[in-house]
Amino acid sequence: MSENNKNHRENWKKESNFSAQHLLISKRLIHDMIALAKISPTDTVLDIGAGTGALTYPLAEIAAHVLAIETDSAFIDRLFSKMQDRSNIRIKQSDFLEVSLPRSPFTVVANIPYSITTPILGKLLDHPGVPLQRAVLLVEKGAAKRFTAVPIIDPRILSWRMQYEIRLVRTVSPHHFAPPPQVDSAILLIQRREEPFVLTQHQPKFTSLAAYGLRDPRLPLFAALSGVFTPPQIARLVRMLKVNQEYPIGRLNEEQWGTVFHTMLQHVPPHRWPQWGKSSKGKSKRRK
Ligand SMILES: C[S@@+](CC[C@H](N)C(=O)[O-])C[C@H]1O[C@@H](n2cnc3c(N)ncnc32)[C@H](O)[C@@H]1O
Repeated sequence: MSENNKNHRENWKKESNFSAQHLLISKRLIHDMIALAKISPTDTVLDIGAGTGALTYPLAEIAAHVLAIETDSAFIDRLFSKMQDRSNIRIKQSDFLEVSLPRSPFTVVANIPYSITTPILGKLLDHPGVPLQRAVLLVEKGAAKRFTAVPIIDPRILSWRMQYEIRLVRTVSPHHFAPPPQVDSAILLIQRREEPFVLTQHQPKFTSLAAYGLRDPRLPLFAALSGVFTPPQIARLVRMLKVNQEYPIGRLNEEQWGTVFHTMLQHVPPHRWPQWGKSSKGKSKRRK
């Protein structure tokens, strides 16, 4: 056991009362998740909610470093006892939402606690400066459908999908876990786009535009964007998007949103851009 791990073990003796500890018992599923993650021997991998290490130990056989994060003291003890001389595993007893993420590129492979799925994704995906390369996650099937839905009507999920491709790989039935959960699960694959639709440094501006534009996803484009673009600009924009002015803004895909955003950056003066915090209420500065 490394000194670092010993210290963590001693420093974190608080008990947790997290429920929903549905442990993975399917070797096939573990194998498939790790294969999807395309881990190379130089990679750092995070296992969020490591439990008793169903993913942690197989990951450590391939990756350079594995950081296993777990809140439950009993599981922490079992993780340490199974660790033996594996020096490339670091076990951390902590709430994942409180840990500092690696500053260099990393991958996540995890059967996460479903009760905090959106906060976990938010921590990984809200700030594209976080160097997440790929994540293979077991999530509740309903959540997987929400993150991959078409059309995209949730501005936060749209912002994630401008940077990351998010795919529901397949449904996973409850019998892959002990105890079995009451819901179906799904493998969610999150892959950083080689060419994101929005550059990292522009992401906050895009998030404001998305929140403003999607304040009512049923609005036709001309109405949804009338506070940002002039009527002639909207006429040109819809030609570029290959839709008409009546097209509901909530039906635009990621690429079309990229076009809307870059048109705004190029042709609309900054004081007309929707501003974070005002956008969702439709309070962005409007043209007179
Ligand atoms: C669905 S179980 C998965 C366990 C293990 N990875 C497996 O597949 O067998 C989720 C795990 O997350 C842990 N957990 C719950 N909330 C957590 C949090 N905020 N941060 C880190 N781990 C958490 C639970 O104690 C539980 O062990």
